[in-house]
Amino acid sequence: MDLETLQAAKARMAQLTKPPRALGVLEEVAVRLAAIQGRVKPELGPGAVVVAAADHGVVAEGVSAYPQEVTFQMVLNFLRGGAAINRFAQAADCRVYVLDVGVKGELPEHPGLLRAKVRPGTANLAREAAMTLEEAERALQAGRTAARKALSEGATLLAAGDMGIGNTTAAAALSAALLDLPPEEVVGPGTGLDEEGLARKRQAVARALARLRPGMGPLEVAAEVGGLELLAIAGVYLEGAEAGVPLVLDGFPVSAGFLLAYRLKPKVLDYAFAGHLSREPGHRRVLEALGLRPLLQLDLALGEGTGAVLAMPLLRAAAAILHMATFAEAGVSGPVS
Ligand SMILES: Cc1cc2ncn([C@H]3O[C@H](COP(=O)(O)O)[C@@H](O)[C@H]3O)c2cc1C
Ligand SMILES: O=C(O)c1cccnc1
Repeated sequence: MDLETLQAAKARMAQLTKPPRALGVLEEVAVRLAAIQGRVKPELGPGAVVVAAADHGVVAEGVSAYPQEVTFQMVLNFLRGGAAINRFAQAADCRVYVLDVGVKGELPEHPGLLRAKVRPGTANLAREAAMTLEEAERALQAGRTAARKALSEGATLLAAGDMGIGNTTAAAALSAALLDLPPEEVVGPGTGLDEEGLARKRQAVARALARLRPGMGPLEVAAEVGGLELLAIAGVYLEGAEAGVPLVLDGFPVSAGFLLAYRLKPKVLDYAFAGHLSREPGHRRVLEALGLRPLLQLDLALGEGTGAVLAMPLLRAAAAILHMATFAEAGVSGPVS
């Protein structure tokens, strides 16, 4: 973040051939992109999304509308290009990296698969620690390594995606713990739970929260509640911020992972843009706590990075605003008085 460039970009914005603030929120996005890149005329090329995948022991509590094996099956679907994230990424000049940090089952060798399985799924967070602190650190490192690869292969903006049946329960526990909120405020239907399922999910989160002790650090909290992919997501964003690229957030699990990154290193927030607002109720709480305004609100509730990738063309358009002509350059008259 370069504050001098921020001021210079704001000054240029005031000279561009449009009434003041006519491009609304995109104007703020544009000047922030300028500050991140340290140039008054920012430019964004290809994007990357690291879709981190892992399983969750908490599915034993009946907290998802889908069976655990969908995680494994969806990873295969990502590798074959058949998932929503693949189609959206193609439309948005974005490359998809699939990262296995904890999927149950042996995934086949595939050039598109980054293999970094820490363990085959977490323990059941409602009953015991989801993982050890050392496993949490390894999952976070795996996210960092994946981000480094994406950046070395040309990514100019970076998003994370999530795949893991049961992960809206882990995301709820993590965000409730980090924001000091009761389970009711962050637990939602996820893939489509009914009322009874929601009660079980709230109970599972409450039991995890009851094990937390005052004074635990963010990484210890994350090891307690999981999940492995949420830690990897935190790693993706930490690495991206260190590389100085704009970061795009997705829905609830990804934003919970980002919240962890923020607690570990508040500077990541300077680089962050909220791609969208998910239908999952906890997502709003996380974005509000971070002070991020979502660019899109499309009633998505999928994850995988879909909402982040959909916002990438919007970020490129925002960067392009600062390449517009000024009133002086274009010979256009300014306001009457
Ligand atoms: C076919 C399918 C594709 C998905 N892609 C992402 N998710 C999303 O749904 C899951 C979280 O919801 P819950 O906590 O209710 O299990 C995660 O895997 C998330 O990535 C999917 C879910 C399904 C069923
Ligand atoms: O907000 C999300 O990204 C989300 C919502 C439901 C299920 N999976 C992800």
